[in-house]
Amino acid sequence: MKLIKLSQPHNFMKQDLDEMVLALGYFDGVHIGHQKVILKAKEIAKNLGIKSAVMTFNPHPLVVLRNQEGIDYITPLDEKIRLIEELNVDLLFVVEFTKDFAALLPQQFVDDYIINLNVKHAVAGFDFTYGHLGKGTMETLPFHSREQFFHTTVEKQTDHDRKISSTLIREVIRSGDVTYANKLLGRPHSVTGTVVHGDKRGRTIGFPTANVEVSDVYLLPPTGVYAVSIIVNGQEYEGVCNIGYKPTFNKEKSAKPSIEVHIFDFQNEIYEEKVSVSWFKRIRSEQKFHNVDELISQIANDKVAALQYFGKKTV
Ligand SMILES: Cc1cc2nc3c(=O)[nH]c(=O)nc-3n(C[C@H](O)[C@H](O)[C@H](O)COP(=O)(O)O)c2cc1C
Ligand SMILES: Nc1ncnc2c1ncn2[C@@H]1O[C@H](COP(=O)(O)OP(=O)(O)O)[C@@H](O)[C@H]1O
Repeated sequence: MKLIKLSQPHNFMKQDLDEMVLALGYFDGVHIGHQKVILKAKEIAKNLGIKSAVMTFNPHPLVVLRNQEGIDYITPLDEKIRLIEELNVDLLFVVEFTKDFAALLPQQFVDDYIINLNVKHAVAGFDFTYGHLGKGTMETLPFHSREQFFHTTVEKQTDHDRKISSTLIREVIRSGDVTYANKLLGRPHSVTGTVVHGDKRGRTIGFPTANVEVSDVYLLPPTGVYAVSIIVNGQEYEGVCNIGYKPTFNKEKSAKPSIEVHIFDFQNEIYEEKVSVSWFKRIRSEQKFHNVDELISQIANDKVAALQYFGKKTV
């Protein structure tokens, strides 16, 4: 996949690029609704015998237009790029979302970011908007197209009558129902980070834990214990994870929760390794225990619960 970063103004002209079918969207989460849009573009491209492309925007419009700092991404940009690449599209445009870009009139957006990129067919979801104040919609697209390209609108995808959207999935992850979030994403929700040193207490209580430090932009499930998998050095292991503040030991809440994974059937030293943690099922809330022995026996129960979730015999 070829990656092209665009910022306003860009100077691509039609003749600089091959003809293509373009899927447009913000695509945070690359969920099953997004996948449908991207796969539709691929299908049309295949039928026409031309390139398939995706256009996405970064950062989130709210960061730029409402100066929101704390926007949490289901998939930060590098993760989004990786997932789109896995869908085997030929080309990905990442458009820098700036105030200048947001100020483009709908016709200017269509001229510069669709027609001038040699797009022959545009695909987007039913509620895609473009141009200043999102005034351009899938209804106005034929008028702005100057008959230079066709378009396909992907209808609303729902689950239990609710629109499958990044907003819904954020809500579901925040509620802790990672199992349902995974269904809507079409894959497990994951975070990628680095194994850092902790208090070295884990090994003394019989449950060493890899402390995974992730970038602040990730949307994390709420504090608590989860059945997880973790990819270390390209290999996937199952485990049980606590996200939280370890109130049994810590009087003060740290600035951000720690993510600690006890990996099953694993003994290696993995400090500084890059790992990805996937959330499968919430087991319980984090608790403050009266003593370490109570914590240890609860962690043993958590381990059984996670093993049972993964379908392993526990006796
Ligand atoms: C499955 C699991 C569940 C945990 N649950 C709690 C909990 O409810 N309350 C708590 O204070 N700490 C909990 N912990 C965190 C432990 O206190 C922590 O792993 C231990 O202190 C080791 O920390 P260290 O890796 O920094 O050495 C849990 C850890 C694991 C692996
Ligand atoms: N089964 C395991 N699960 C997680 N980490 C393990 C495991 N076995 C060994 N380790 C290693 O031990 C470290 C965790 O030990 P721990 O005493 O909890 O130390 P720390 O407080 O630094 O996390 C991990 O970062 C990893 O390098």
